[in-house]
Amino acid sequence: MDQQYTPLAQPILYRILDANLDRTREGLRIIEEWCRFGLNSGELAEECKHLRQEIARWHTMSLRSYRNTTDDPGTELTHPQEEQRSGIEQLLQANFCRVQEALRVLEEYGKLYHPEMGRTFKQMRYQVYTLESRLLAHERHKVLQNSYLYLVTSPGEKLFAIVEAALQGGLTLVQYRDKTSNDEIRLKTAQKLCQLCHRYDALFLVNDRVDLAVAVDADGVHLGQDDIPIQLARQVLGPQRLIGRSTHSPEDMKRAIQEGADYIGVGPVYETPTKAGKAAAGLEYVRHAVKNSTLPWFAIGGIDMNNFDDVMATGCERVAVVRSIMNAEQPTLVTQYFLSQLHRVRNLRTHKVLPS
Ligand SMILES: Cc1ncc(COP(=O)(O)OP(=O)(O)O)c(N)n1
Ligand SMILES: Cc1ncsc1CCOP(=O)(O)O
Ligand SMILES: [Mg+2]
Repeated sequence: MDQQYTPLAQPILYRILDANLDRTREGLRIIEEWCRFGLNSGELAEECKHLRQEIARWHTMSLRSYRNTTDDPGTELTHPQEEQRSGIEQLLQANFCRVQEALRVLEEYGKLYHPEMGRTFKQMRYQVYTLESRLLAHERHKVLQNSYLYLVTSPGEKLFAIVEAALQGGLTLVQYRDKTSNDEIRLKTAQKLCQLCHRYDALFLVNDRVDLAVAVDADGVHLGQDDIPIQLARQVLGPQRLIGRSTHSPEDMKRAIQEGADYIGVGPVYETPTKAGKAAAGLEYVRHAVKNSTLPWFAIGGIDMNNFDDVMATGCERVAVVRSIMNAEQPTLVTQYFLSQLHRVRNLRTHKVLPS
């Protein structure tokens, strides 16, 4: 590729290009490692590798020869945020940001170097945006797949403390449900809960409200049978966010699957004061879900430690609760108890000690 370039003696330009070619490759490598080892996604890892190889083609010896690390004041500059990351999400976000910025630099300065360079890096920047979306979606689905306990919150003074205690117990899926507060409070609460959940690498979804979910950059929304159609929510939320749908009957389930829900709620299993006046769908419907749901699903409604075994005896493997955790004196312990029981039953089924 070297011989096609105008041999401009422009050390400054060359150093800018060299530094940003390095930056993009390093950032992509960090993302690639997560795709490969964290997500087990050969496809996404391959895409990162392909991008790195394309960048390497431009990173010629003549550009590298202009590197002057000892005189580069930039090597000393580190933002405090770079020294501390709160979780994998933040680490990936920071590196995507770094890659996208560096690609933009390569696009603009590249135009002064070779006409093809500007075009190539512009295209690559869009490819990286798409990669980021796909990776985020993949990540969310993976956490969802591995979540067996779902906490649906209820308002209260101790809301944040309880949610944090449950997260400390290993909870990975939280839904903000608040039927009474005004929107100002809902927005502030959702923002705070979202940050809290993400600090623990847990998913955060909003009940009913697609607008709030977008406003706080939540991982998704939970919609009831009377809420907006999934297709419409999908248009607003995009393909990378999760959409859950409540179902109360085999027909609801069939429709939710056809409409593209990512998971479903199955219930109410028992009548519950949390949803007073709503008739129970019962264990029969849970058994139907065991046999027929092609999506991850959560039994919900009146589930507590006393009836947990009856629910699990149907073959169910995921549950969602409100009061069992929100009203618990020790939410961490209750969360750990549910999670360990859910894990134990899955293990027994895998080893055929219990029927699956
Ligand atoms: C996981 C889960 N399943 C079901 C519901 C109930 O949703 P919906 O029927 O819309 O009722 P409200 O929660 O809005 O009162 C849920 N929230 N989560
Ligand atoms: C939101 C919802 N949807 C069906 S039942 C239910 C409430 C479950 O609450 P609890 O776990 O306290 O019975
Ligand atoms: Mg609802």
